[in-house]
Amino acid sequence: MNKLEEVFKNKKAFIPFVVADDPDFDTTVQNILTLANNGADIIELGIPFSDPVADGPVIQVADLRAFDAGVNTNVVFDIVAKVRESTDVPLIFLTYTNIVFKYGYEEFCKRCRDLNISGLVIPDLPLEEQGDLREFAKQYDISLIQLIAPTSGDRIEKIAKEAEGFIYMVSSMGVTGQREDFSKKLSNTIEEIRKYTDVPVAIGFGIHSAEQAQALSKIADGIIIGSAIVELIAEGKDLAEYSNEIKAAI
Ligand SMILES: O=P(O)(O)OC[C@@H](O)[C@@H](O)c1c[nH]c2ccccc12
Repeated sequence: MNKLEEVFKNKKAFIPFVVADDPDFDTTVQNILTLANNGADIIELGIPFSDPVADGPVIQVADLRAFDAGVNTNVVFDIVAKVRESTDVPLIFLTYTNIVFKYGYEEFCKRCRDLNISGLVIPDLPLEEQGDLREFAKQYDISLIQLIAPTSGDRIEKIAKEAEGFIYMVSSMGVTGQREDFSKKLSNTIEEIRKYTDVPVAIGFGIHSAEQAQALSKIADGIIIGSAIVELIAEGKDLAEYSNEIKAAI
């Protein structure tokens, strides 16, 4: 079984997101270790991009802080190398096509393999355009995480059948950031996905409270939280308490 899929065996996965190099190198390393030691099952690390079209204000500002700190893709790999001195927590990257393309698809996948990065989420690279990258992802054993949105409609079957690692169910339209309510139709979409694949489904976009995490964990295999964590980081707060609270709720 794929190593990311294994994480979901017999448990609901908590998947926190942080932006690499926000606000600096050492804090990012420390934050990842804190999350890993306090309930995170997979950590999603964002490689900042200048045009993060799927991101709301909280993550956009975090990207700017990282740019101020001098982030680039090699710095992010250095952060991961440092993290790997202390933990094997499953890690995935969230970034945009241009970052990976510029680095070189093969070189990027090779470095991911060497640092035990298990998967990539690339919101601006739809399934139909993943061909070239897919070849190298396969060669270096990296899962391309597919996103399914409320508008995926007819494409759900095709996406689900190609999925590996887990499926990222985008809870709602728009950009990342906290929301108060979630559509009742989400569970129908997840049921439809399950007709076509056994790959786990994790929900992200908008989740911040333990109550929301608990409710959504009943219809999915994992919960992804980004902006709420990035906000705690912006306020200089410790992540341990929040992370444990979410993990206990799901
Ligand atoms: O921030 P939120 O609303 O908790 O959403 C998760 C999210 O941050 C993370 O998975 C993410 C960050 N940037 C993205 C871009 C597209 C899809 C997902 C993401």
